[in-house]
Amino acid sequence: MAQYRRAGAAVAVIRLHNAPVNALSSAVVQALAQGVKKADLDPSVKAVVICGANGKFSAGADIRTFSSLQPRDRPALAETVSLIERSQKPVVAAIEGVALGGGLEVALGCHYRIAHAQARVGFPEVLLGILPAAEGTQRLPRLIGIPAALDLITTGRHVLAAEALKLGIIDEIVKENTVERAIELASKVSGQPLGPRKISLKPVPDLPDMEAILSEALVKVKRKARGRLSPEMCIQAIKAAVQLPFAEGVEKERELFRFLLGSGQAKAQQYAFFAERAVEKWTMPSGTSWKTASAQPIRKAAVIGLGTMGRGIVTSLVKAKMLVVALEQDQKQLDIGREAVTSLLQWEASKMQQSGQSQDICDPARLQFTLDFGALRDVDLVIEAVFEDMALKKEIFRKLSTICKPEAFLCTNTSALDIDEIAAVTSHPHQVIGTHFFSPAHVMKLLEVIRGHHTSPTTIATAMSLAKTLNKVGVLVGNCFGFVGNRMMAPYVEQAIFLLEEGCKPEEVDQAVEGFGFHMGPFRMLDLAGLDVGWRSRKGQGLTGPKLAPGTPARQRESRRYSPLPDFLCEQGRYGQKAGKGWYLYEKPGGRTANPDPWLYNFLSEYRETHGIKARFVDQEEILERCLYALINEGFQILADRIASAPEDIDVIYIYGYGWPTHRGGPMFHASTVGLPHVLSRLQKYSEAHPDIPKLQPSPFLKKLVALGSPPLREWVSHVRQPSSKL
Ligand SMILES: CC(C)(COP(=O)(O)OP(=O)(O)OC[C@H]1O[C@@H](n2cnc3c(N)ncnc32)[C@H](O)[C@@H]1OP(=O)(O)O)[C@@H](O)C(=O)NCCC(=O)NCCSC(=O)C[C@@H](O)CCCCCCCCCCCCC(=O)O
Repeated sequence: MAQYRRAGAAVAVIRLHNAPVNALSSAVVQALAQGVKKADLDPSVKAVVICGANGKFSAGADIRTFSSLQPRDRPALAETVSLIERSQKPVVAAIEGVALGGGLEVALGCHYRIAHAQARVGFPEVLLGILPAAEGTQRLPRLIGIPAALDLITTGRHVLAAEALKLGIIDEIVKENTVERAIELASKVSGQPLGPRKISLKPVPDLPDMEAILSEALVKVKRKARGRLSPEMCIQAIKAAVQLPFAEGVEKERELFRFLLGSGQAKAQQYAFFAERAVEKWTMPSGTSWKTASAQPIRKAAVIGLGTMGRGIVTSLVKAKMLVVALEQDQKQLDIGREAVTSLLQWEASKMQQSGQSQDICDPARLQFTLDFGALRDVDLVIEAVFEDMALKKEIFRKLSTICKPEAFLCTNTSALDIDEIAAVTSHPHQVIGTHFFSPAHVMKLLEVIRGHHTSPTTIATAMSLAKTLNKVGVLVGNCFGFVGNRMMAPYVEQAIFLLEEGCKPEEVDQAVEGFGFHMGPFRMLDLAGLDVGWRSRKGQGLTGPKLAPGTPARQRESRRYSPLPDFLCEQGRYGQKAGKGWYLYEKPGGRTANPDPWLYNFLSEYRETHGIKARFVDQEEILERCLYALINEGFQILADRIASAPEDIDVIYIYGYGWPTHRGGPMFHASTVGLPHVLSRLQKYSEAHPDIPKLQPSPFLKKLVALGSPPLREWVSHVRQPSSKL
């Protein structure tokens, strides 16, 4: 838990030990405190070094223990941090790997801090719905000043050693032998006065406009937080550091921590933290899993198509230091693509420079632009990113099948199309897989990885490992129209549009959803994505356009309710932001500010009149429940269909791909929080009111879970019916 040893005659080294990240469990904290006391009591020890095993200082308090945390007067971790600071002998932190959260708090209790050049420090508590609660909110502002402390504590970002040195968090950077250098320093400073090194005794550096800085920070985090409480509470704790003596500030920090811990948001955010890690451990319905499949190394990759998506994918691959071949169909598109990728890479390099990271990502030798499919002969993996046209994709995969080396993995970037149909035209269908990137692909963290019927475990492992290499979260899902994300999005958007028919305005629907915490309501999202995307898909499905059977009623498809509203908008060229008008009006084509549009109000009134719909007032609760519960309902069906192997998969997809607010934990976690019987009864109510909307009819799996007494979320999949062995 914490190893105590002597280094030389006069230095004691305490090494935190709790694989894999030296999380500060009760036992570790206790052992650390014992070590510090032992060193203090031993007259032959003149100085102490604290470090961590496995090249990591510590990732902070053990998050898994939070749920069982009992309210107590003083957290043992905080007590230990002040014990370290009070020590009569100099204590030096030797930071390797990470010192995060409670790990950094331990380091701030030390009198000196030395870090390896690759080490990262930070206070990510805000991302877990809490705040640094072992006196970190009181020490960091005293050490680095209010503006920098506000930035670090409210964003949770990790900073590299170089930036930490500039900020004054650490005293020295070393390139190797961090612990050895810390021992040297400890020996050197032993006997020197410790008072000036105790952060709790320092005043917070004063600034003439302190009040304004704090209030501006509050306004900023409130605007961004969309209902998340922790950023605001972090500011309150930092404000206490400014206004109160250290001990009282600590009291305030503790009070805010307890409030957050009991708020429910912390539970949701901590669930999301572990869900993100759980999805890496993928399983197929056959039982094959990450444990037995091994990924193949990808040295050189190719991207076909340099539209918005392809450019982002190329940028991601280059950033991950791969050799990349970028292919387009004609010189003009290639030149446009090259220019766009170059400017994206320059932007990425400047961002990295600002954060003190090396920026050798733009090395042109690693990136080749070509019109020649022959250049793909030796690549290990291809990502096709042309537009959503099955015939075109099949043509490309046929070609790839003959050109690429037999062991190459062939990925299609599609948001809905059938992976098996694409794989069927190749000679190695087991090496074909779907990789659904989200736009902008070099920014968005999600990669939906879609296994086809023949996709091999090695191919899956390779695609999942690619996601990790690209610093993305890969989630393995099954093959069906829209996979997980877009399949659940469809009933959500459908409800939003039905609500317009019934009497809502787009901004009313968006407000309800944004009030829940989404980045964007459905109509602003549709305008951003482009209404023509869905229109093309509906035409393809024969729901509108030339393939629609003559005489089909305007608001009905096969006895189901259908809204032609978005089709009518597209017919008018209202494609959304890019056209300057869609569900909203924009200042110009490509404009970003969504303004309510009187034209649309008229259009909706006329539409309702034509179809004999009497507009009614719909309250925010109904808007929210119909949109969200329709989406969640589909999630239950997706679990039952084994398209997603666990609720965590769905939640991670929604958090990272669709802007579901993290403090609500994802749609399935949300359902478990509000209670499955509640979700079921609301769906029952709405489906009785709208019997022609099948997506409001409760999923049989949801009904089954309720009948079973609503087991906890982690048990849901054990109740999914196993496929018949005859299948
Ligand atoms: C560290 C990372 C950057 C590493 O990333 P990497 O990609 O290399 O690896 P993984 O992310 O896959 O992680 C590997 C493995 O480790 C698990 N894990 C990681 N961090 C923690 C953690 N802090 N606690 C528990 N488990 C952790 C992870 O789940 C993986 O497990 P698996 O089974 O899937 O293999 C990255 O992991 C990362 O970013 N980690 C989180 C860092 C973080 O957020 N730290 C802040 C933690 S909160 C905190 O420190 C609060 C403090 O301010 C103190 C609060 C005081 C009150 C606390 C009371 C808590 C009770 C503790 C007992 C002490 C007694 C007392 O004080 O009363």
